[in-house]
Amino acid sequence: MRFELSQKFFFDAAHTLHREIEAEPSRRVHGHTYQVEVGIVGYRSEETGMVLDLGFLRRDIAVLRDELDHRLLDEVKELGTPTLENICVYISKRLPGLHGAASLHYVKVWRDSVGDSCTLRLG
Ligand SMILES: Nc1nc2c(c(=O)[nH]1)N=C([C@H](O)[C@H](O)COP(=O)(O)OP(=O)(O)OP(=O)(O)O)CN2
Ligand SMILES: [Zn+2]
Repeated sequence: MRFELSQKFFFDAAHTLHREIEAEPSRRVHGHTYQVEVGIVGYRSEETGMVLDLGFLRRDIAVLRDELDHRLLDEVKELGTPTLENICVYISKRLPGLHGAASLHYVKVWRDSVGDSCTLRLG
């Protein structure tokens, strides 16, 4: 049996974005609350009854969250242009070595205030 588990978190951050439309407000430094959900898949250990103790995932998330929360995303190394797409990629690269039989399945980033979202599916 293959299981899917998920964990949500959020971070608050500022950014600028150069766009062809709605250009002026996006170009100025402004902030968003970014909601994130990461999904993992894997097989349950008979010994523990778990695919992965979610405490390990939350520990890894806490490290990467600190790299994004209350930051100017334009300045975060290796993120690139601070779009939803690039934030998904960044988060996926920060959660590479999940423990045991689990692997990263998807990263979803969304902003309730704007009503948009982006999902990166892996594997
Ligand atoms: N493919 C993508 N398209 C767009 C992205 C993106 O990440 N990927 N991002 C944006 C804007 O950031 C988004 O629309 C929000 O617009 P913004 O000017 O940043 O803020 P708003 O004033 O619209 O939202 P508030 O949070 O209400 O201030 C566009 N396209
Ligand atoms: Zn924005």
